[in-house]
Amino acid sequence: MTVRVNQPDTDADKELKACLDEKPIHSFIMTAGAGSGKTTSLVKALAHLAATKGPTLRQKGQRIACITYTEVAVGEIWGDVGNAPLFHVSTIHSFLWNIVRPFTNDIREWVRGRINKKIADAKERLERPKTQAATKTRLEADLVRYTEQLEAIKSIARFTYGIGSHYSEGVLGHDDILKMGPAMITDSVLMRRLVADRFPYLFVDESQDTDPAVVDSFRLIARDHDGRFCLGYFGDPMQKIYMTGVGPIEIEDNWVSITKPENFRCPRLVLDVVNRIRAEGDGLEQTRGKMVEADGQLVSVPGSARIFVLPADGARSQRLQAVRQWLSETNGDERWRDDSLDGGVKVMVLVHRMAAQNMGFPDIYAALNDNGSASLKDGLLDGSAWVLRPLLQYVLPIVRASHNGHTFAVMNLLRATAPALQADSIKPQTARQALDKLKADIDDLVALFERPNPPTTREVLTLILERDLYPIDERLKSRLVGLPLGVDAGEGSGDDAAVAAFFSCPAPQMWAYENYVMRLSPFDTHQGVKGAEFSRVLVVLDDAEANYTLFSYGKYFGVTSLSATDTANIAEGKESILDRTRRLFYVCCSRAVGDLAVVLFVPEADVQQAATNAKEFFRAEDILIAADLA
Ligand SMILES: Nc1ncnc2c1ncn2[C@@H]1O[C@H](COP(=O)(O)OP(=O)(O)OP(=O)(O)O)[C@@H](O)[C@H]1O
Repeated sequence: MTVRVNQPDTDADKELKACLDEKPIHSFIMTAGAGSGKTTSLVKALAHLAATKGPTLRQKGQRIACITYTEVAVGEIWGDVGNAPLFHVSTIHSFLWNIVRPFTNDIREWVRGRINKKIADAKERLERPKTQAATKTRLEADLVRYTEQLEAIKSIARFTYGIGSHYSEGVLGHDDILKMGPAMITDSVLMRRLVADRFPYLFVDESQDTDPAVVDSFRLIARDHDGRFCLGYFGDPMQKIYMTGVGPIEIEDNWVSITKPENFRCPRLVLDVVNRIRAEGDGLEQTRGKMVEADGQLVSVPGSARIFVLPADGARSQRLQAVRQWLSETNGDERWRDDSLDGGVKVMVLVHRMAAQNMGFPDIYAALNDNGSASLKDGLLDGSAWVLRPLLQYVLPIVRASHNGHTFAVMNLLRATAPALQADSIKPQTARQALDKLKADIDDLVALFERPNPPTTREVLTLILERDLYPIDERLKSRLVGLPLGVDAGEGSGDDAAVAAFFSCPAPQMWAYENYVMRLSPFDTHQGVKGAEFSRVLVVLDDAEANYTLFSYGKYFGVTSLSATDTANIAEGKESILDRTRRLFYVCCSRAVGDLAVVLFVPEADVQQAATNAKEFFRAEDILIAADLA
């Protein structure tokens, strides 16, 4: 076990331990603000259970499950708990798949239901008078394929979980698992018993971003197995950053509610800002702040927290440089000037479009964000969207490896994915030919990327589909084969408009997009910084490139008028643009372990007003305008 577990126990940690020691056991929710040590409490709870219940659990073949949001977070928790086999640490997808995978017939039934639903939807769209002729042709082709799928799934001996859905071959995709897992748990008493038997303790970190269907299904397990199953959520509704997340979790009568009042991460001045941002939300105010030991005493660290209100003009980059220069001189800290990737400053852009613009994938961003469903939008932010996966997981790695002459890596990728090289299709007598063909195909793929006029993503995907280089997801296949370009988004066509726009994007923009999702840039966005902390944080707020319907800093800082919809949402107590903007702002500002600098770009005419309104969050002496930087 590493450092997290060695942090001193807080009152909340003691309360949680007491809750875990109780017999019969109870479920609980730990809700607390940023930097309060929720993940630390989770890791300590795991260690406590290992010490107190480990031998009994092992004897019964039971394990403690811990679900967290990303593979990176999974790795961190594994690091903390020392990879002990008593724990099952995973993302929600692998947890759900792990549970349902042995139930082939139930999976088959679920898949059958899905296909039937698609058939019903396609028929309904075919009957609409406004459906275009080209879309009808595709829908008819889809119906034929769905019928074939219904036939094919009858003989699948074992379903697998793959990159994208391929029902005919028994492959379920990422999104299927997230729908099927909760559905099977909800529909089956047996499945609920199985989870409670195998994992009497089930903890979920970052619970605010968990899918509501998952939360509901886990609640049923807790109800059925009260007293012998402990469900534990660790989260903060104010840090919900995915549109699809549940936010606050409703507590049941017999669950224990635990909170942590402290913030251990942010220095005093940063904590003041963080508390003021939150004051307008749920009003939670955190105490303590970061402390260090000096002469055997714990002393508070002041840190710094400033806002620079600057004109949103053509000189934004130079203005940002000037801010860094000023901070470097005023704080006596050279590293504020270092803008290299591993430099000391974390630059957070709250608006992804700005990152997309700066990093070189504006069309891909606009295509999927402006037209896509909530899940496509979320998938764009972390690379999990089904339209992106073949390019990210196959095309880019293989083109890169081939271009660099890494034959071994190319072969490995082909072996893992090329349908022609899978065990059930390869025959010794034709293996050589199959390999030669694949080699020629990959050369063509590389040549496509090197063409002077860049290929579109559609051209690239069509090549891999036609040459059968990779098992293209059904949804993508259907659109590649039949989607007319420039589909009418108003047709109620799901993600058709987003995919059509994506198909006309230049494929080389995917290189820039890959850098973005792999965080190979000093720029980062709120999703990327979830759960993390940095010494110097520079938060850039810029509405000029923002998606106005979701976030607006102009509105948040009181210089842009609210729309009629905004006012209506606020009046009805619905989630408003101000709530979403506040949460993003909160997540970003609360990452600072040392210095926080916020740069707010607004139209020149609004600078004074925005600077005045910033007093709501920052001390007057910490609010600066362009003249202060000269
Ligand atoms: N009891 C403690 N005493 C001192 N420092 C602590 C304690 N608990 C946590 N910390 C430190 O506080 C910081 C935040 O902890 P952690 O990441 O667990 O918080 P969190 O609540 O999960 O944060 P967030 O919600 O912002 O992602 C870390 O640097 C951690 O080492």
